[in-house]
Amino acid sequence: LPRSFDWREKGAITQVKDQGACGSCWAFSVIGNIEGIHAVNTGKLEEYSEQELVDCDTIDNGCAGGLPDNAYKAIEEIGGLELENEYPYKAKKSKCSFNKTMSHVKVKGAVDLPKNETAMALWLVNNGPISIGINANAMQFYRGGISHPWKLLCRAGGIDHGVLIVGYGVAEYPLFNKTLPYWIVKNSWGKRWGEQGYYRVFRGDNTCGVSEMASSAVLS
Ligand SMILES: CCC[C@@H](/C=C/S(=O)(=O)c1ccccc1)NC(=O)[C@H](Cc1ccccc1)NC(=O)N1CCC(N2CCOCC2)CC1
Repeated sequence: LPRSFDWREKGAITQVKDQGACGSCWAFSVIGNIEGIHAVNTGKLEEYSEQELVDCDTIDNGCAGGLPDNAYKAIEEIGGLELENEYPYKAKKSKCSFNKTMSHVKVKGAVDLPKNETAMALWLVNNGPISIGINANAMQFYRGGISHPWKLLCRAGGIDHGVLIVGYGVAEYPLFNKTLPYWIVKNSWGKRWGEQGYYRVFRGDNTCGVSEMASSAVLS
C-alpha cells in the first residue's frame, strides 16, 4: 500500500463544485465517483450532470436528500449520464429532461466497500475515488488542517452528508515525533470552503463514520 496517494495528481478528479442551497450532496458524491472511475478506466476525464440525478432519480429526494446506493440504481434505470454542460446544475429540482442519445457513461451496478479503512485505501489505489457517507458535524466549522474530533462530537452513527474520498496521506510532525494519517475528501460546498474545497480527516479510527458507507459504481 503506497504511503500516500492522490487521484487529483492522476487527472481523475474534476473541479470542486458548489451544491448551493439544495441538499444534493449525495448526487455530487456519486457523480464524483463515476467521473473518477470512468477516467481511470478510459483515461478521459469528463464532468457529468448532478442536475440529471436531482431531476430524474425518482428513488431519491432531489434537494431533500438521497443515498448513493439508490443513485447508482437510478442511473442504471435512467440509462446513463449526460455531461455537466449538456444538463447544467440549477440547485433546485425541475422536470427531468434526460436525453438518452446524450448518455456518455453507463452504470451496470455498484459495490459497497468493507468497513475497514485499510481495505478502502487499497481499493482506492486499485480502482479510483470512493463515495462515502460522513457525519458532517466537524465540517461546519472546518478551516483547514487534519480534522480529528472526539467520537462523541462526531458519531459514526450520525451520517448526514455524502462526499468523495480522492486520496490519502500522512502528515509528519517530527518536532512532536508525531505522524497523522488522513483522508483527502472532496466536498461540494464550493472552492472557498476548507482547503480549496477539500477536507482532510484523520484516517484509522472511523472518524465521523468515514468507513460506514463507502461505495462505488461499476461502469459497463
Ligand atoms: C436534506 C438532505 C441533506 C443532504 C446533504 C446536505 S448538505 O448541505 O451537504 C449538509 C450536510 C450535513 C450538514 C449540513 C449540510 N443529505 C443527504 O442527502 C443525506 C446523505 C447521506 C446520508 C447518509 C448516508 C449517505 C449519504 N441523505 C439523506 O438526507 N437522506 C437519506 C435518504 C433518505 N431517503 C428517504 C426516502 O427514501 C429514500 C431515501 C432521505 C434522507
